[in-house]
Amino acid sequence: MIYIGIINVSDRASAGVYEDIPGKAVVGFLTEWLSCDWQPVYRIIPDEQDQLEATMIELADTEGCCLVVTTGGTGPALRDVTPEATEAVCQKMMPGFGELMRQESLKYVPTAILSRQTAGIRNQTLILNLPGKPKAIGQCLSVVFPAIPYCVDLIGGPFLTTHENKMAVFRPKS
Ligand SMILES: Nc1ncnc2c1ncn2[C@@H]1O[C@H](COP(=O)(O)OP(=O)(O)OP(=O)(O)O)[C@@H](O)[C@H]1O
Ligand SMILES: Nc1nc2c(c(=O)[nH]1)N[C@H]1C(S)=C(S)[C@@H](COP(=O)(O)O)O[C@H]1N2
Repeated sequence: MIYIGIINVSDRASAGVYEDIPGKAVVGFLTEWLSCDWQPVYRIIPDEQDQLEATMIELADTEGCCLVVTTGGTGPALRDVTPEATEAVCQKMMPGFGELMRQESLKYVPTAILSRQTAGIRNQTLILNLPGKPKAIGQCLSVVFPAIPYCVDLIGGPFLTTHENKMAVFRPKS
C-alpha cells in the first residue's frame, strides 16, 4: 500500500476551533488525481516545532509515507515554525517547490511572499509545505504535483500514477 501523510499544523484546528478544511482539501485533491491505491495518514497538531518534527519523523520512518504534505505555519508570525521543522528533519532541501508555489500564489494574492513554504527529502520521503489558507491548497498543490511522482521515483519510493485527464505528471524519458 502507498501511504501519504497529511499534517494540519494549526493551533486553532488542533484545538477544535476550526474544522480541518485544509487537510481535507489535500485528501480531496489526491483522491481526485491519483489512480494508484493509496491511504492517507492523517494528523492535526499545534504549531509546536518539537511535536511537528516528531510527527514528520513518525509519518516518514514508522508509517512509511512516501510523501508528507503539511498545511499551515509557513508565515512570519512568531508561532509559524513549519519550514524550520521541515529543514530540521530533512537531509536535503528542495527549494524549487517553494519558489514555484510562491510564484503561482502571487497571481492570486500580493501576500504570497509571506509564505516561507518549502520542501525537503528525509530518506525516502518527500515533505512538502503548503500555506494554511483553504484556498491556497489547490493553487499550490496543483502547480507542483506534476513533478512529485518523478521526485518520489528518484528517492526510491513507490510508483505514483494519476488520472491523466485530471492531473498530468511528467517523467523524463531515460
Ligand atoms: N478551517 C479553516 N477555515 C477557515 N479558515 C481557515 C481554516 N484553516 C485555516 N484558515 C485560514 O488560514 C489562515 C492560516 O491558517 P493556519 O492554519 O496557518 O493558522 P494560523 O494563522 O497559523 O493560526 P493558528 O495556528 O493559531 O490556528 C488562518 O489565519 C485562517 O485565516
Ligand atoms: N495561494 C495562496 N498563497 C498564500 C496565501 C493565499 O491566500 N493563497 N496567503 C499568504 C499569506 S497571507 C501568508 S501569511 C502565508 C503564510 O500562511 P500560513 O502561515 O497559513 O502557512 O501564505 C501566503 N500564501
